[in-house]
Amino acid sequence: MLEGLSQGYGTSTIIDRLSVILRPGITALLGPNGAGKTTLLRTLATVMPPRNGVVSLDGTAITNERSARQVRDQIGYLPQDFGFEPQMTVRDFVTYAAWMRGVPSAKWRQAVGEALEMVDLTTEQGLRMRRLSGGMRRRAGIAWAVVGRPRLVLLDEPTVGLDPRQRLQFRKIISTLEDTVVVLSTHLIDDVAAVCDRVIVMHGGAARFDGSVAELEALGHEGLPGHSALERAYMHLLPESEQRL
Ligand SMILES: Nc1ncnc2c1ncn2[C@@H]1O[C@H](COP(=O)(O)OP(=O)(O)OP(=O)(O)O)[C@@H](O)[C@H]1O
Repeated sequence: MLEGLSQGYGTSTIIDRLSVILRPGITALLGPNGAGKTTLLRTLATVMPPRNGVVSLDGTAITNERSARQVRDQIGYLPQDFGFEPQMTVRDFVTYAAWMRGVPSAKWRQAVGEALEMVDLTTEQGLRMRRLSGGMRRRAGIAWAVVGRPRLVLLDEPTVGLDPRQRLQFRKIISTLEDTVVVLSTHLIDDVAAVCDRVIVMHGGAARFDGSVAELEALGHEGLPGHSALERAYMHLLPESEQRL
């Protein structure tokens, strides 16, 4: 839950008093480059302490490093450019995440096996990370984020660089997480339409829209640029000066 969250860098304010209650299901963050999607995900992931306002998870307000440490086990965060040790095998990479998330060692085997199966990398688990294609690497990243079944899964542009089949695979994986609070940022409106229960459109530090895909779609009207109702609705939410191509 976010209550009056403000966030920024130096003297610039990127998020201005944002309040959102996140629920189980898949929420997409949409918005132009620089809207603050990554900044919001990093704040939710407890990588950046809020400048103002409250971030809480299951009733625990994250006010300092101590409370952040208490909730981190329940958060799976996949940054857009996630790092890994190239020599690590896929299995070791995901096991490392299980260890970091506080999964007891006796449960690693099962938790890692489940995560690898979910992303269809069971056969490739012995391969070194450096040998994976971009799509396989991203699936390994998703396994990293979901291993141990954290309550909150945060994915920053998880479908960037995936080919159409891999994007369909991603949608299949993500739709199995309906009991988890999943927040993902994306520029791909097709992905939003296919898998997201809720959309938050960010612009100018605020949520310009927060609702279902159908509600967003209803905002699109003829006369705006776009090849689908969702694209037109997205354009409708931008300031007038940005609505023309
Ligand atoms: N470490 C940083 N220091 C200073 N400014 C930053 C930093 N990281 C991001 N910013 C600025 O904050 C603003 C929001 O960036 P952010 O990456 O959160 O946007 P975004 O919505 O994720 O963009 P994109 O769609 O391009 O990924 C941008 O103006 C960016 O230049």
